[in-house]
Amino acid sequence: MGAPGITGRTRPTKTKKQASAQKRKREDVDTEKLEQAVAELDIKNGAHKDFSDLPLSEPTKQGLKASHFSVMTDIQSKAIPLALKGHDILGAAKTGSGKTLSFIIPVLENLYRLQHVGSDAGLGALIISPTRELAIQIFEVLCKLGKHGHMFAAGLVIGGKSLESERQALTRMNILVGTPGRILQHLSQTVGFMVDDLKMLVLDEADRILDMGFQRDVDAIIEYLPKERQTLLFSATQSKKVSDLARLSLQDPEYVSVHAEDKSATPKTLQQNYILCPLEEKLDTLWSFIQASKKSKIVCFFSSAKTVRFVYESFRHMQPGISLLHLHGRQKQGARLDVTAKFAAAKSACLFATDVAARGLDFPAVDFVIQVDCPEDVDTYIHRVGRTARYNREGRGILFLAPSEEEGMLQRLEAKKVPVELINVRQKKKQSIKSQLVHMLFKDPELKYLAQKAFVTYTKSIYLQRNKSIFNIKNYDLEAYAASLGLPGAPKIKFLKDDASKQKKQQSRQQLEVPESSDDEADQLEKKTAKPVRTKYDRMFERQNQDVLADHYKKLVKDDDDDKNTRDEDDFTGATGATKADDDDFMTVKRRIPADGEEEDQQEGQDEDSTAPRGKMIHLQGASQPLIVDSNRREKLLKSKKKLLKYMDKGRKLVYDEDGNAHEVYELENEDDFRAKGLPEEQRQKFIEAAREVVAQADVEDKATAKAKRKEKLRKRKERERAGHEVSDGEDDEDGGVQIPDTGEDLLANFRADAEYSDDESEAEIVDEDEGKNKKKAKKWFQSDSEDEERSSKKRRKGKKSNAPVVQEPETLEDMEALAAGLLG
Ligand SMILES: Nc1ncnc2c1ncn2[C@@H]1O[C@H](COP(=O)(O)OP(=O)(O)OP(=O)(O)O)[C@@H](O)[C@H]1O
Repeated sequence: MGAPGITGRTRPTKTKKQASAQKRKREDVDTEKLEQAVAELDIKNGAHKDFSDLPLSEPTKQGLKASHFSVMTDIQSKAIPLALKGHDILGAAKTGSGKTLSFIIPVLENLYRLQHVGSDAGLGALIISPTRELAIQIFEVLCKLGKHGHMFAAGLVIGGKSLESERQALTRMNILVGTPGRILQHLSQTVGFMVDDLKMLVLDEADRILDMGFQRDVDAIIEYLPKERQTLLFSATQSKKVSDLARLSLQDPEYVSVHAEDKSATPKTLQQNYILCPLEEKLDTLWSFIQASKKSKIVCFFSSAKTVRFVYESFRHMQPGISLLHLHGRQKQGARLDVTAKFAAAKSACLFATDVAARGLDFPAVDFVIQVDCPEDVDTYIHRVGRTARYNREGRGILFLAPSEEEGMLQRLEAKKVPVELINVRQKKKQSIKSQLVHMLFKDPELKYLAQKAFVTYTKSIYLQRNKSIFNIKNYDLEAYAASLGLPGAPKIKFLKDDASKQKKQQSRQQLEVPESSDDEADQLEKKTAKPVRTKYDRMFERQNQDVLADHYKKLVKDDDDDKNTRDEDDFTGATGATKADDDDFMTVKRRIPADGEEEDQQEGQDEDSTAPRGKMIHLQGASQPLIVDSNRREKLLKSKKKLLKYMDKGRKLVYDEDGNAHEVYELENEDDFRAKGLPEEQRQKFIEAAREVVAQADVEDKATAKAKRKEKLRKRKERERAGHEVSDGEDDEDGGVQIPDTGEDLLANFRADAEYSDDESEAEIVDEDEGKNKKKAKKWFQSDSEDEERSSKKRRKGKKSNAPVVQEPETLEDMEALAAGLLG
């Protein structure tokens, strides 16, 4: 099979039919025999168990042998014979059951028998996948199977690469794998990319590709394709919507649903559990789980890229002892590929991902799939959990459910035949990482910003969920959730209620429904809706609602306002244009009330209509002027003691003379008296002289005191020496603390011994940095009580050991005896 990248040529002079007739002639015997065998293939009895039972070409047989595929899976044994005979197929089978080969083998075989090969033949098969990663994976399987003698030119178009280089190769492709957006881009823009003779269209993860997020692109692609073609649709959660099938113009499709009669919609080898976990305990629970499973390969799913980034960055800082990776649609293509390859190769690792990794990805030997954020529907659950227990291997799925999500989600899972069982987290083995997060966020504003973003995005996604019986924003304790992320308070989110915003809500919901797939196609969409160029600094200042950078931003805006002497909303938001974007959002982050000490006037520009003074006037006790306040909260704030002090008269300092009369600290002398004393310059000189004498006198006294102190110290030292204490020859210890003897030894040796010793224990201890004390770390999740006891007795032994004298490594028998005696003593 040829690789993409061959430079393009003009369209062939001879017709495609002539070309294929020529090829057919060349391999006459082979293809005719195959055609006959396929025509005779019995599709009803389902007796084909091995690939060798099928009439396949020699190159395909070689490819299967090289990959050690011999026995077919259920979906393969049912779908491949039908597809070889040219039927349209709607294939549904559980995750990890081998659907990829079910369409790759027919693609290779059907094109082979037609001898649809060579640059003159044009595109023969188009395989569409919802994500780039899955497209790459399919392409790899295709190359692996096809490289043993097939002559097709195959290509991969997924975006993120130069359009031009793809263009040149495209015109010569026979098989193409890609994502909808990029395929459409080429169909509409690449001259010479011919699909008139397309024989096969394959949609992997068909339900996803056919749903709303890709609807427009897929419909447009279909417009370009010939109606006479074979269409294969595969997914683990197949939709049979008539409207979809009509869109794809399927002809008498065969429904191949191999696991429809099964009790469960998920693999038998998959153990599925859920835990009840309030929102605010998610991170503690996840951290504790990871700590207890450091040798495992884990995929953790979250609902947004922001949450993935925050959890990844914060957990990384805390050094969990297992390699962490993260994957989401906002990463650059190179990084995404890198992460996928690393995780595939890793024996143990923890991958934090959005649903971009939920479908089709075939990571080997994943032990756990943790759904930290509840999936929006059961199909998403099935695809996520399907990253483990693939092809008869074992695996475990754990779903985190907030108490309010439990009933609704369980009902839906049951209705779709997904058996999940409740398990409990052993509370005493759960660690709290809240104080560590607080500390990290305090030190690192970027991390704090990420936490805020994660909070806002999560809240937003819950609010926009369609299924209110599972996701109801009122049921979550958002303050506690913010605190669990290490935030000092929940960023305020304002839910707009007017009609206009409801429409926007509809739009943003649609975008949210395809959060990651749209990332895949985002490049295309972004290009379609040309936006003004925004710099890094524009983006930084857009963070105005997030505390971080907000002050600087507000100062800029305030200056602006001062200049114009106006403080209405338009001016405020218009300053960067960024807040306009916020307004366009369905939900906006409410600006926060300033903390004590912040400028009051910053608030003014933030009110919805502050062109006219609003609110009531209050007279604060001791304040020189009345103040205008527009909210009860601010009034309360102003009346607080601290504020009162700010507005109250500061008072005057007075001194009293011997007769008890009060005077100002600095009083001007009577002018006549002053003149009577002589000329001002003379008086000044006299004053300087007098001051100089006072200073000289004080100097003599200071020196005498210092000398006495030195003598006293010397005396004390000699006394100590006499008493037999070791005294250093060096400088005196000013604090009178313990002196370090200059013995020429490594002074840190003892401390090191301790440190090395405690290193053994380091896994069992975390440092509570706020309190500066070592606290015991919670035990592992699955640790039994006997293990606990063993551990504590070990500690006791070690505790005793630490009192033992530090002895140098024994070299002789005498040394050893001395050491033993010391230890016994
Ligand atoms: N006949 C076979 N013999 C041995 N291994 C197979 C066979 N068919 C597929 N596999 C292996 O099973 C694993 C899962 O296959 P595949 O990725 O095609 O599953 P899938 O059904 O497409 O899963 P998903 O629904 O998650 O996309 C792969 O590692 C693949 O190599």
